[in-house]
Parts: sequence; C-alpha cells; structure tokens
Amino acid sequence: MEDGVVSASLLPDETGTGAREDVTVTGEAEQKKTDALFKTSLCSYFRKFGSCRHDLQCRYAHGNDELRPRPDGTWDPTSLKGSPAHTSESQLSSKRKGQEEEEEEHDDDGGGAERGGDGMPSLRKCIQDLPLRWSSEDLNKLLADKGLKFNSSRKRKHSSVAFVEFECNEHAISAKETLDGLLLKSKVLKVVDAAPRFWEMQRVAVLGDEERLVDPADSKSTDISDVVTPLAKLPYDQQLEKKRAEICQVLKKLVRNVRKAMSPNVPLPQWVMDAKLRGGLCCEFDGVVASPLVDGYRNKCEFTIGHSVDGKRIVGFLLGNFREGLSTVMEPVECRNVSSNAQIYAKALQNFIQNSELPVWDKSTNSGFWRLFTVREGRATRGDSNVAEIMLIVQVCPTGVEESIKLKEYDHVGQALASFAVEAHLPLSALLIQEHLGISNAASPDSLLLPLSIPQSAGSEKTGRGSQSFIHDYICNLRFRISPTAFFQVNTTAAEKLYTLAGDWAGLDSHTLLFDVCCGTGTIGLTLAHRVGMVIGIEMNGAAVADAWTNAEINGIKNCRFFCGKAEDVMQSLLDEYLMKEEHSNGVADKEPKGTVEAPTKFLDSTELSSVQTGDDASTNQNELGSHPEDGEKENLGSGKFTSVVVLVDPPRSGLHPVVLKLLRTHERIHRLVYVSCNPDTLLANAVELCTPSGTGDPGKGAGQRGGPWRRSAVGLARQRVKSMPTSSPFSPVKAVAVDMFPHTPHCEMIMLMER
Ligand SMILES: C[S@@+](CC[C@H](N)C(=O)[O-])C[C@H]1O[C@@H](n2cnc3c(N)ncnc32)[C@H](O)[C@@H]1O
Repeated sequence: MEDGVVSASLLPDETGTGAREDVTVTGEAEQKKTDALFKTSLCSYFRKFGSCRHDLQCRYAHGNDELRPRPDGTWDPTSLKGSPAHTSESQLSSKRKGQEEEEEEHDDDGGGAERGGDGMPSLRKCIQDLPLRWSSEDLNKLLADKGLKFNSSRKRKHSSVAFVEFECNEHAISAKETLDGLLLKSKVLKVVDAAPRFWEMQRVAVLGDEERLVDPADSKSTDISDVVTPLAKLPYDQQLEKKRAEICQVLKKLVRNVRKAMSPNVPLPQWVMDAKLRGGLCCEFDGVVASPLVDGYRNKCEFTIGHSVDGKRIVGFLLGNFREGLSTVMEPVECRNVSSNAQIYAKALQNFIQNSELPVWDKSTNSGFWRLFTVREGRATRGDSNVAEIMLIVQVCPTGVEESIKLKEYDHVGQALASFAVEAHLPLSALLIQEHLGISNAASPDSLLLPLSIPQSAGSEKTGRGSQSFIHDYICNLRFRISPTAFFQVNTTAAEKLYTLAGDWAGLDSHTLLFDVCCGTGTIGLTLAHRVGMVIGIEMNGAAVADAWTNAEINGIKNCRFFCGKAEDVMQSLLDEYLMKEEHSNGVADKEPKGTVEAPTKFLDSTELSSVQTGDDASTNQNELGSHPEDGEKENLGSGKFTSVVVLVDPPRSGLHPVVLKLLRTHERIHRLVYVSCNPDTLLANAVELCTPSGTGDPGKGAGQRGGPWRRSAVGLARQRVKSMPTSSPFSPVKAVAVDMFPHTPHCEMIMLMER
C-alpha cells in the first residue's frame, strides 16, 4: 500500500509479496559473484554499523576497498570513488591515494555531521535559494567551478534547497565562505547547517519517487502527518487539481515517448498526430474523480512497532526509510487517511507493548520480537459506512524466544486486544499472529499465520471461542471475503467508482470473454460477471485466489474461473485453452494450462487457509478439499460463443511483466485492453510498449546509450525494449480517467482504455 519512502505500509500497491531484495542469502553467494553488479554498491548496513551479518557473502561492498566499478566504468555515486570531488581528482597522484584511504576510513565509520558536532561546524550544509530548475548536476558544476571539495550533494528539481556533505571542517568552512551571500540568478544564496533530522528527511525525499521535499525552515515539517499525508494541508479541490495536472503530464509524455521510440521512416499513428488538437494529450482525459470519503478512508493500515526519538515504544509510522538512516517511529495522530478504529487499536497495542517484557524490533540489529501491526476493516452492507468486521494481525519475530514464553505472550496480547475491543465497543472478528523472520517487515504471503481465539463477548460477527481468518466487505452490491494477505483496495467507496468506470469502458456483452489479470480476490471480474460470457481471473497470491472462488460462491456467480500463478507464466496457456475451447465445437480442453492450478472453491477454515498460505501445492489442496464443482458446466461455457476478448489488467506498482506485454501485443484476438494502474509512471512505460508502432529499428541500437539499464528510467527502458517487440499491431490510447483513491497523498489510481 503506500509509499516505499514513508512507510512500506502506506503504498498503494499491497501485493504483500516479496521480501527486500537486498537481503543476501548465503546459498546464492556464488551466483551473485558472477553478477555484473556484485559489490558495485556500498552496503548501507556496513556503512552505518561497521559490520554486516552477511560478511564476505554480502552482494554489496563493505567499504570503498571492496567496491568495484559498475559495468559502464562509473562508481556508486554515494561512495567516495563516485563523488564528483573524487572523480575530478581520481587521475591524481599516489599522494592523493593516501588521503583517499583516510577518507574510506571515515566513510566506513559512519562519518558525517556527527564528527562535526561538539561545537565544531557541521559537515552537512543546506544551501538555500538555488534556482528551482537546477538538478544535482547543476549544483555539482557550481561547486566544481568554485573549486569546492565535497563528498556528496543532493538537489531536487523544483526545490530551492540543496544539501551538501563535506569531508572535513576545512572544506565545509570554505564552502560557506564562498557560497553564502553569492548572487545567483538574482537570488542571494544562503548556507546554513543542516539539522540532522532535516538532513535525513531530505535524503528520503530525494531518493523517493514522491514530491515530498521538506523545507528546513518549516519547523512543522517534523509532523508525521506531513510525511504520511503530505497534501493534507491543501484544500481537497486543489489536491485534485494537482493530480489532474500530473496525470496530464503523463498523457503528454506518452506521445513524446512513442515519437521518440519510433524510427523516422514509420508513419506516425493517428492518435499521435491528433495529440496537438488535445493540447498534447495522447487521448481524451476525463479528469480526476473525487473520493467519496476524504478522511479516514483507509480500510487497512500497517503500523510499524519501534521507538520514538526519546526511546518510547510506539505503534505508528516510520518517519522515513531505514536504509536512509531513519528508524524513528511516530504515533499516527492527525494522519487524515487513517481511520479512527485503526488509531484506537494502534494505541491499545502500544499500551500493551509498553508493558511487555519482550523487545520491539530493532532494525539496526535485526533483532526483537514485536514488529508490525495491521488493522483491516470491513463494512456491514453496501453503502454503509459502519464498520462491522475488523481483523488485527500482529507481526512478530519469534527467533530466540522460548516456545512457552512466546505462546504465553500470544495469549496475553490476544486477551488484551479482545478485552479492549469489548471495553471500547469495537468490532473484532479476526485476530492473528504472523510469524516473520526476515529483515524487512514485508512478510511474504506464505509466512506463518496463527489465528488466536476471540472470547465470546468480543467481536460483532463471530462468537464463541475460536477465530475466523478473514473479514468481509462490500463492493458494487457484492460481498467479498478477504484473507489476511490478500489485496483489497484500501478505499472501498472510491474502488466502486473505479470498477464501475473500468466496466463501462470495457465494452462488454454476453459474448465477451473477460480476462481479469492480477485479480486479487476477484473484485473486478465478479462485479462485471453479469455483463460478460465468462471471466478468467489470474492471480499469484493463493489465499486471494481461494477468496475469489469463495466470493463467486457467496454471490451465486457461476461464470468465473480463477487461476493461481504469475500472469507471465500462465496467461498464454489460459488464452490458448479458453479460446481453443471456443474453436472446438465440443468446447473441452484436454489439459489444464501448464503451471496453473485452479484454487479450491470450498470455504476454508483457518487450518486450511494456512495450508494455502504456507505455500503447499494448491493441487494438493484441491484434492484434499474435493473436486472442482461445475466441471461439466465449465466445459459448456467456452463453446464458440465469445465474439470478443477483453483484457483488464490491474498490476502492482511495478507494472506488467514484459512477457505479459508481449502477449498482449501479439495475441491477435485481443483488441481491447483496460489498464487500471496505481502507478502512472509504470502505466506510461507499459503503454509505450503497447502503443509504439512496429518497425522501430534495430533492437541493438541504443543499447549502450546513457549507461547501463540501472541508470535508465522505466520509460527509457520501455523505449529500448519496444525495439525487440515482434511485429504486431499497436494499441491506441482511447481515453483515460483518474480516480482519487488516496486523498491527502500524492498517489492516484488511473484507467486507460486502449484499442486496436
Ligand atoms: C493492485 S492489486 C489488484 C487486485 C484486484 N484487481 C483488486 O482491485 O482488488 C494487484 C494484484 O496483483 C497480484 N500480482 C502481483 N504480481 C502478479 C503477477 N506477476 N501475476 C499475477 N498476479 C500478480 C497481487 O498479488 C495483487 O493481488
């Protein structure tokens, strides 16, 4: 869900999949060594703490000695070797080398402003009133022109401030003397010490993909609400206007990037030629649909358990990204997107944990017990804003805790939360412990989930001792079961608007075969099932697939099939199977699509659920839970009645896999595509691959341009990849709309209809 930078818990995309990539696994060490990027970046843990548990097997360099150049000959820009100062002097004599070794030592012990403390001038300076258009490169040029030496600099476009770190007082003082008061483009520069907190926040803002710069002059910006909901201070209509302008830019960029990707001898598609008539946009844009609920709209919040600045145990949000040096957690007060129920439960758990003997997770040592707290809410009926069901998930790391102590603590926390629910008259339907041993709090969907019993008096729906492992919500008049790790849109009422629009644009009828790619619990496909011949849902999370089958059953929907697997692995065979069925008059396919498994349709109790979640072979589940119902019916559904195939994709923030893009491009039966996206940047990149006409030139050409792939933007990579796309008819963007699913944050969901 939302923002890697602020807190993993609040990113729009809640795939719940994948632990951090930078976690080194011993067994992979050899393979990593052959990786061209092995040891080409500095290890952040080693840099900060002087050691790293992966030791020699770490894929990242422990200090500048170990650092290797990148395949294009450049150095990690955060390293001394990659700093502009070093680069400009790297050809220097061996005398300089001795100095460099000294620098490395400083770098490895965490150096920086701390050494400038104790009354000494800070080594981290904030330069104010710089030109807004300047990037770091412009700033570096100024520093180099003035002969100033520095370790690193950060300047974002559209910000008037920059941060520069110096190696020693002498360099810092010299920079202040040279730059403070300097007249630059009719502004007088000001150089001040960067306060550690702002330094950290700036690092986070600069490295994140959000426009979330913090003005050091604004003391209020230490407020966690500024980090979690940075737009909250703007009136809502201005937030919508800001998002509208940003989406317009994306729509313009599609035109520019497709033009750029095309070779000059290929005629421009009509939609590109018509863009001028639309003010540069690639297609009609229907603006941004407002969220029906603007405050407290989130039905899911993930709270980090950690320490406040003064060492108090807190259940709240991280001030920034730990890798960027931030591990402070602040209470979620005044975060306008968080519901009151979530705030209340967070406080309740915080009270419990403050008295617990077990430690909270410490990111610097990767040890501790209490880690993350998730609150998920479901409404009683459609349109009803009353929350009827709440699921609480407490994530812990039980490593090193005696079994009996651990179980006692589970019991205690369960009792405490259940009693609190009764006292506070709050619903409590599901209460689970998630055991997770990884370094990052992002547990994989197959981590162990233990349902705790909820006493009779707690909870509004489930009574008696025992616990269910799911909650329910309503979208477009349908009831949905939601498992702990399954994705469900966090703003339910806005999701209804999104799904309705997507369905209206898809041009559906009873002869349509609808593919719902990345279907989660089946929400989109099931809400549109009555308008099509058949829905095929594809989803990689097994628990979500089980939910989707159950949701079809709860709502009496019979024309939907859901498959568990990665779209890139299973979509081709599903298209083959279901379209082949249509071609064969008996409509029966002999084989299941390769690598796919239809999930069980039966309701799962918590034991069965955890067998799905612990990654047991889903076919075993199918066998254990009985044969697939409606087998006979399934054979009839495809028999020659589909006159159109529509694909609706709703991928995670990273967008669609190249295999899926190629399949969409090359499958001759797919003429209409509805792309639902929570990340306009990846939609843009994917649309470049889908919409650029074939014949764009030599695939090898340009491969070496602008450094290696790690230096290119997603859209730059897409322009490159489109050159190897097999000759095929391109899609044209037809119309786009955005739906504001995330008021007060910079995020926005959008839909683009593409046809050919
Ligand atoms: C943005 S959510 C959309 C879910 C659903 N359409 C909804 O609105 O509730 C993306 C979903 O894609 C799934 N997913 C991520 N990568 C996938 C892949 N490669 N193949 C299939 N599903 C994937 C995630 O598990 C998640 O459920």
